[in-house]
Amino acid sequence: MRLADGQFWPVPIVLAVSKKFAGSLDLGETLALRDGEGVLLATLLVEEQWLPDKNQEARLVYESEDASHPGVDALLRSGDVYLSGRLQAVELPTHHDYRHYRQTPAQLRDHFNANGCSQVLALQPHHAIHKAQWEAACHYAKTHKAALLIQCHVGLGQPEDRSHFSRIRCHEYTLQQSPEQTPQLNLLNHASRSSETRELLLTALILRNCGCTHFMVSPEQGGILRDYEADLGICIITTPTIANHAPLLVLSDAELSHHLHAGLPVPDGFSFPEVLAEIQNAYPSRLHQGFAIFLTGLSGSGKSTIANALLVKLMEMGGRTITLLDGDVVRKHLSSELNFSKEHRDINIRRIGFVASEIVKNGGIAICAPIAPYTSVRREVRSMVSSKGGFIEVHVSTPLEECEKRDRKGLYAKARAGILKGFTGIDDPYEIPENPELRLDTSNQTPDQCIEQILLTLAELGYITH
Ligand SMILES: Nc1ncnc2c1ncn2[C@@H]1O[C@H](COP(=O)(O)OS(=O)(=O)O)[C@@H](OP(=O)(O)O)[C@H]1O
Ligand SMILES: Nc1ncnc2c1ncn2[C@@H]1O[C@H](COP(=O)(O)OP(=O)(O)O)[C@@H](O)[C@H]1O
Repeated sequence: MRLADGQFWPVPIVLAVSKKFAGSLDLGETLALRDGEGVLLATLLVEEQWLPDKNQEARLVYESEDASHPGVDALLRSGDVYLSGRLQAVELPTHHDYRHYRQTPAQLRDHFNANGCSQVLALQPHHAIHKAQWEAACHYAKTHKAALLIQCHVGLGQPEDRSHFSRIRCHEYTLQQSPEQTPQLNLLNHASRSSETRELLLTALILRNCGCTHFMVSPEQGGILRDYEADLGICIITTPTIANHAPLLVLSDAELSHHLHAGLPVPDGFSFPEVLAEIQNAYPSRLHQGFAIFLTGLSGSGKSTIANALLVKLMEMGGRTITLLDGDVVRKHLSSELNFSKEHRDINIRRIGFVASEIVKNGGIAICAPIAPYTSVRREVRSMVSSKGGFIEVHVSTPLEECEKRDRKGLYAKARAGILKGFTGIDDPYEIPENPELRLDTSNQTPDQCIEQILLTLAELGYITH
């Protein structure tokens, strides 16, 4: 792609909005772009509306004079609409972390100019930098009298997207290995918008804008970038592949950590010890990760009994903090305004999922024991928690007849008598979990036997030793 003036430009920078919002907007209107706290960062004069097509290309649908295009309505119904136009910056986003590493491109250019650096070699690592790559960069910088810049892409600064902290610490350790080079470390907030190739091309342009003259990439990336070297205006250098390091060089930090936790050998001299320790710390083995036990089943199936007995057992084992999110207790303290409609049950389960994911994120154990009758919201909770640690779904599959026979709270009798409406299993659905980690029918086993099976499952998955 090229801009109207012929300049090479690989990725359209657009603002995605809902079709409803786009429909309420006239071209020529100005939008305020604010951060999460409402601070005005920039304004956007909306000059065009775009719809992305399946090939991730943006397709111009209409401009002001062509707003009555016959296909527009149908296309607008198909999903997000992209807006583009003149952007007026008001102020830079506020960051509380690593402020000294957050230089703008102009500040970096000034820095390199002031220090008489006519050549600047950039690295833009997705993961920690290990010895081979670092030595290659330092060697190049030394022989060509070039300055070094490590540009670190970080996410959009959402609370849950803070994975960069450990990466930055790794880079800091790496930098300490070559004090004579005084390399520059810089953070760039950047949201991936497009395919890897286009992102790589955009990265090269950003680096050029930061004053870099050379960009060191892997041989595969070099293959892509070389075709565009003239357009990019930056020289592409590839990291030499060192034979005995090659298989490990392609491991992500998380993969490398699993490799180390599994006791697999890392070749001597592959990395710096502090970097390896940091990676292991950032990606703990399952034995040190948090997890949630999510018990789901009919009223009276045995969820609370199992949850309470499991809580005590895990307390005896020690090691992690444990929180019990029992259905009844959550309803009392967290969801007291909710009823038992599908909508409210889903809200209730989402709240439990959110609290559980926070506990798991911080390395704790959350034991959840709601009925959770609907598959889709259980799936949501699974994905919410799994991104932070373990999620073990236990279907307490005690048959309805048994639960009804127990009827500890007299609710089944009330439901059968029509006094209590919308009771799960009687006149409200329970969707049976399709792939739980464990199913427990409590009609013919004791709570202790159930706990034993849960502990065995946890041990098999690697979350505890049992
Ligand atoms: N209509 C209806 N349906 C099901 N259950 C009902 C209903 N009304 C009240 N109760 C009591 O509420 C407890 C279930 O609450 P949950 O928060 O676990 O339900 S849900 O997951 O939001 O569906 C459930 O507790 P448990 O018996 O411990 O499961 C019941 O005691
Ligand atoms: N193996 C078992 N696990 C759990 N509860 C059992 C088991 N066997 C019998 N029960 C009895 O079943 C009832 C389950 O009630 P409860 O734990 O409150 O269920 P829920 O929380 O699913 O409504 C209790 O009276 C409990 O003593």
